[in-house]
Amino acid sequence: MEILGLVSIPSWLLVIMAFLFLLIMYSVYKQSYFWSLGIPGPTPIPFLGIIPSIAKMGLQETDLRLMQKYGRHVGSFFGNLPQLLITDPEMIKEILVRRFSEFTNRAQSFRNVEFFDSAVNVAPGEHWKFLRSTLSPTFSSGKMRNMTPLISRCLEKLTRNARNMSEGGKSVEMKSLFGAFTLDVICSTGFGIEVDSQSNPNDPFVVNARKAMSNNIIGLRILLSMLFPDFQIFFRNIPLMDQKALDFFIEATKSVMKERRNSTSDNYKDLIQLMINAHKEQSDKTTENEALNYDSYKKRGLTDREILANALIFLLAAFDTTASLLTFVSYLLAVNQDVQDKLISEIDMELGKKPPTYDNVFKLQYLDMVVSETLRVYPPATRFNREAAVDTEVCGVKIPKGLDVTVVVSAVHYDPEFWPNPRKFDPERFSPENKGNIKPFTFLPFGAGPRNCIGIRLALLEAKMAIVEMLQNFRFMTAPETEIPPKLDKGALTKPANGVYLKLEAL
Ligand code: HEM
Repeated sequence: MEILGLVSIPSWLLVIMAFLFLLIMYSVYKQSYFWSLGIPGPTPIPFLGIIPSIAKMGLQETDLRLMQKYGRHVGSFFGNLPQLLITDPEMIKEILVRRFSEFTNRAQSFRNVEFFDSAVNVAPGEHWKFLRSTLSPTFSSGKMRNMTPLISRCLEKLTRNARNMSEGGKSVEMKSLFGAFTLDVICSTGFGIEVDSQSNPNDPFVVNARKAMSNNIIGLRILLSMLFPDFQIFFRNIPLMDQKALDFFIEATKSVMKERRNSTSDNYKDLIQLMINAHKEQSDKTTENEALNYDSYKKRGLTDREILANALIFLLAAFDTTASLLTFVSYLLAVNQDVQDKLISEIDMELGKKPPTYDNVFKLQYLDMVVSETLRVYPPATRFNREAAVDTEVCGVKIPKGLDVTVVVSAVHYDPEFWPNPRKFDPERFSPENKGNIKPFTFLPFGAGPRNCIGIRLALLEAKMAIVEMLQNFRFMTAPETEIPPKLDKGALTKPANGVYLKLEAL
């Protein structure tokens, strides 16, 4: 084609230019979303939104700067995907608790219809209600107490590995040490499978768990979802994780389920057994297509697919989060020796060399203060979200149906109005005298409301048992390689980018 008889442009180039123009117009249109609602926020970069900033300084720092600049509710774009970021405790309370019926679901943007739709963290509405009420008793204090022997066995491997790794005064990378421990714990408490991830890194269970948690495929899926939020339907079938790893776990879980169903023993205390037991009587009579309302759900047990999906989600949700918590506890104790002294004294006084158990670790007050303050300074999950089910208004902010409302945990935990001198690690904030002054909905490591973390008890139990066991045997010390403060990974999970290297001084 010729323009004014001067330049000749090939038609294929014109088609590409027209296509690019349409893409840009699509992005500009998508990114005008908050402007029309009068919600403040940064001027988005077409197609990318805040991604360049995340790539440069990480998600946590980006969120902190946004909240500092624009206030406690900010309209931001993850690519073309609008997200309302909030840190206002009043708004958080409204959304997570008071108006829960309007915000029951998680944002559906990255939802995979295939397999994970049966997982409690993904399922919407009535299906979520059924799964949550069926699975919650699995995490009761009685069930956790019964799981303690399984965790104790993993503790033996933890101390043995710690001894081997620190032999000859070598520094130990704490994330791998604790990562192996939390993987052992969830394999054993979740699937009833005993592994020693540190000593046998080639165990197929360990190899596939690590593969499942690597996020290459998640990356592609997220990329497409954030660029073209209106066209989710076309890429819903891109798997959320490595298909081979997924198949491995499906087969492994199926064989555990088969073995358990044929067994007459009632000695199994792990999550998979508890799920098999849930409404055992009715589950066999239930079809996957049963009418989707809570009353009909209530009448049945968990289907095989639901057991599979949830076993897998427990593995994914439990492993890295708890390992990060333990890594940061060890780091903070190493750089705050006075706090470590006080904690060791408490353990000496209350337990001596008695092994940690469900009944004794939850009685250690100072341990609880140290764990809480670590979760404030380094919350493993920096963000979580809810989706608006209807057009609504919360604390004067208009929220259209379908909007992803994201609670920015790290920014709430670093707000100087709620936490004076927020970067200082100070367990005294959680002392019995000071605890009462903490403003509600400003401490959110496990979320809040009916859809908070289902695994809190298990996470705190295994973390507290591991800290006690370690401090009965070692003292955490900084090493020449210790990065102070540790550089953080740029993603949504707070973990050290370069690991945390410490010396373990045998006691
Ligand atoms: C230190 C460790 C952990 C942290 C910091 C953590 C944090 C969180 C957070 C922030 C949420 C979102 C809550 C909300 O939306 O209000 C969540 C949800 C969830 N967590 Fe955890 N978690 C941890 C350990 C675990 C463990 C050990 C399990 C299970 C074995 C688990 C299973 C889940 C599940 C299934 C959900 C989704 C609940 C639902 O949608 O109903 N988490 N977690």
